[in-house]
Amino acid sequence: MPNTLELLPAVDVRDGQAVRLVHGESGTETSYGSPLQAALAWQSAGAQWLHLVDLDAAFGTGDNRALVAEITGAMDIKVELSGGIRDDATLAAALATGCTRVNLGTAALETPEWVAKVIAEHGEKIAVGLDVVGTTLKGRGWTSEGGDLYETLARLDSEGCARYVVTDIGKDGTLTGPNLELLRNVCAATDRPVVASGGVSSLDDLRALSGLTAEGVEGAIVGKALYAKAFTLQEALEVVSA
Ligand SMILES: O=C(O)c1ccccc1NCC(=O)[C@H](O)[C@H](O)COP(=O)(O)O
Repeated sequence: MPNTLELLPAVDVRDGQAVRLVHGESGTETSYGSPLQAALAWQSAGAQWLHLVDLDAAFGTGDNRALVAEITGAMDIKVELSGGIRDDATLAAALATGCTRVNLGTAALETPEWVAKVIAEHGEKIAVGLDVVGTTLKGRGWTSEGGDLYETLARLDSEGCARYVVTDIGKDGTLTGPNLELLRNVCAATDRPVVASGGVSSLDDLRALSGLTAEGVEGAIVGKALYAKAFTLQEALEVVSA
């Protein structure tokens, strides 16, 4: 596992626009313009990864698949695709973009047999998003209940899941810092790498997450802090490589 924290700037797409939500709630959007321009800006600033979310597909309010494919195709960097990937057709469309990996959420809770099958077929190309309130998982754009975090983690581990993207929904889009305790607990419960998501607000938060790489935190998704200009991506990259 690398010692340097990977940074994944986020581009969340709703109705063709780059947006940020608060607690992942539909209707709380702040718009930041063209998602392609945002993705290109993170790439130019030195990002090695892009975390690209189709929020309409996640919420079931349509999709931005053509735009997501266009953005992914325009990137020279690694892309993690998330949002609404729940069956063979949506997985095939996501993988056909040339993305590095996909992040499955709801499907891991509602169609576990299908997820076990695609983990076996695609290995490292599949991550599972564990989106929680307390230790209760949420699916369908974070609106439906999906069982216990640690039971699901044990099941996915036994099925060979390669990595997890862990989000404390209460922190997401709030600029209140990541839930370090949750991340430590998840790392203690699995030997798979963990990507931390939600709440990063400062360079000190990134220093704190860097301090968890030995425990298993491989990367951090950063959204609102970059759009709100709490720090630049270059500053963030310097901090994690120090
Ligand atoms: O990733 C999803 O599928 C998703 C579904 C529904 C609502 C939100 C979703 N993702 C949001 C993100 O991945 C955020 O970009 C990320 O947690 C960054 O959060 P923050 O740094 O707090 O803005």
